[in-house]
Amino acid sequence: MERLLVLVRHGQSEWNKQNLFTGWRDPGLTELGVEEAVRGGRLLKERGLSFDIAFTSVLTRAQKTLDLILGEIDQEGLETLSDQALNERDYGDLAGLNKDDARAKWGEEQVHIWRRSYDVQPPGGESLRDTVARVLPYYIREIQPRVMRGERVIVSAHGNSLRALIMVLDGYTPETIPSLELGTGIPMVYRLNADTTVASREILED
Ligand SMILES: O=C(O)[C@@H](CO)OP(=O)(O)O
Repeated sequence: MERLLVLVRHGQSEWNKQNLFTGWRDPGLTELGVEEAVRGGRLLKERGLSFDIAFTSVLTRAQKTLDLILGEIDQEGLETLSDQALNERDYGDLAGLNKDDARAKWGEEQVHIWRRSYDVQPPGGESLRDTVARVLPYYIREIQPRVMRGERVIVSAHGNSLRALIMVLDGYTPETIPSLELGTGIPMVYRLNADTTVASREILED
């Protein structure tokens, strides 16, 4: 039985382009972000991949990316479940600040710790550990059972909510997860074993 799970980070957003901490704020895609999503869809189409259900967050950039992908693979209107469990990590008081301004104010190292450490919370926001604590139960409850039943699943979400999920799927540790960076609009194709572990992972790039 095919146990297919495709993960994709949204295309470039207006705030990615402007180098702003985004978190739960809701900017749209840039022109490049639209192109990235379309390219991601084309790569899926070239592999002949199609889906039975889609999951996304409640944020526009992930939903729009999904719509563009579904358009490319001729699956507009596919059943889609949107849940804030898949939202980006909440950046708290940093949301809306420029990342270079933050480095000037708090120092390179502190900002890196806020952005990439496992368990340090940015002021008023979530650590990656907090993000894992909401993404993982949702995955186990809503997504994984469908994959196990043979439904082909695509998830369009965010840099850090997907890092949280991939940490668990691929066995990253608090020490190794800081080095994981996800490209925008690049589909990651997972196939799972019957015991829910990862059988294979392929990153689709031009
Ligand atoms: O601003 C954000 O919400 C995220 C994703 O773009 O940024 P970072 O890569 O710094 O975690």
